[in-house]
Amino acid sequence: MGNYTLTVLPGDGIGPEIVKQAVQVLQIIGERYHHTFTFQHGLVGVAAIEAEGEAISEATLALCQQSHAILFGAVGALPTYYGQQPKVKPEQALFKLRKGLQFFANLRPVQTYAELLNASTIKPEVLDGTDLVVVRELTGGLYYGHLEPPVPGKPSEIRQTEHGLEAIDTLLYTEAEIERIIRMAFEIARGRRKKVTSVDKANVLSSSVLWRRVAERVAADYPDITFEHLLVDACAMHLIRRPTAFDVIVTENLFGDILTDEASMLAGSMGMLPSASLGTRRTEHGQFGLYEPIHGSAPDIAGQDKANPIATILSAALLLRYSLGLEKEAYAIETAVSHVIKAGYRTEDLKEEGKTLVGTQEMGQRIVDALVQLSL
Ligand SMILES: NC(=O)C1=CN([C@@H]2O[C@H](COP(=O)(O)OP(=O)(O)OC[C@H]3O[C@@H](n4cnc5c(N)ncnc54)[C@H](O)[C@@H]3O)[C@@H](O)[C@H]2O)C=CC1
Ligand SMILES: CC(C)CC(=O)C(=O)O
Ligand SMILES: [Mg+2]
Repeated sequence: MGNYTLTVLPGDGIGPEIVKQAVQVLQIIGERYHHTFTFQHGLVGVAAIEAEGEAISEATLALCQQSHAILFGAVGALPTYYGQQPKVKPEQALFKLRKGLQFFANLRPVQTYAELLNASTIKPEVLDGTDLVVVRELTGGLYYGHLEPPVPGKPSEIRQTEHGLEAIDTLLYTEAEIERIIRMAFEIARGRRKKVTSVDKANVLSSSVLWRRVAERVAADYPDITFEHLLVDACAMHLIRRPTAFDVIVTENLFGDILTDEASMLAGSMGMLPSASLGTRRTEHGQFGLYEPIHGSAPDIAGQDKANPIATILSAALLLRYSLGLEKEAYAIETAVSHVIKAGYRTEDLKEEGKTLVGTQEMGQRIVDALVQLSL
């Protein structure tokens, strides 16, 4: 019954293939639930660099600003591109979107499906019942190098010295940046199983010492929530050893990036994990947000109809839930995905004997068909 404008940024590699399937799913949702979705497409990544000279243009950013939410595929070039220290990296599109639109919180839910327990490389009895969310800080830390004058040089660069080349990256977090993400994690935990694990490297990094101090202070405001600290290296191990022990994990940008690629193996594949990036801005329908799978442009399988579109389709479900306030519709997509998995359809990343191997397009179509048959 509503009218919604969505900005669609397919990007590079498998991006266009998986986003096409998610848009198709949204169109069916529109038809079934009588909503009008207006999709406005923009260029990001390599395609934008080639056409417009930058990874995302001001015009595309403006398009995003004017919409209710953004659906993003992936950006990234072939590996050979990066060794050349290119002037413009396709990934800058993400940094501009995340920082420019102040999406400081990246929510990455990780759930196992009973039918996929055997598809993982980890023992089914370890995985069974996993249901956690990583709350990753998204606009600070190493990805946004920072130096105050008079420190010479740039915050992130490779430079020539008299002893040869050297490289620098800088990691800065303010107390306010840490506090808002920790607070968000506690609020999320209140609606879940009431446990927060804060992950840092406080035995080494000053930024982590501050992180831990702020986390302690915020935790005191939430006596109803069980709270613990873990060092990131130990957390990487515990995630595989006892994933069901986690509820909400909150951590800084780089740690969250790495831990969630690891956590994707709990669900069986990178192609299964969606994400929502949120800030404080609201639209008339909900929180303004950016929705994307956690994986990248997967150049190794691009254009071959092999990519799993489920992470992007589940990201579209998060978009409906958080940005448009359409819970019933979000749940319908999640249910349709479950049905298709139960029915035994698998893309190559989850290939298993006795299951039906399908391509990207057929997986998308099966989910659309399941949606049409749902009586919700
Ligand atoms: N949000 C984004 O746009 C991200 C972009 N990247 C960029 O993507 C490019 C490739 O990076 P990689 O390290 O190869 O990471 P990747 O996430 O693109 O791929 C890692 C592995 O997972 C597989 N994979 C990823 N998504 C899949 C899917 N939906 N279905 C089936 N298999 C899937 C790939 O085939 C590959 O073997 C790089 O340029 C990187 O910077 C990486 C991560 C996030
Ligand atoms: C491509 C990177 C900038 C980011 C990344 O790997 C991610 O957000 O998961
Ligand atoms: Mg990543």
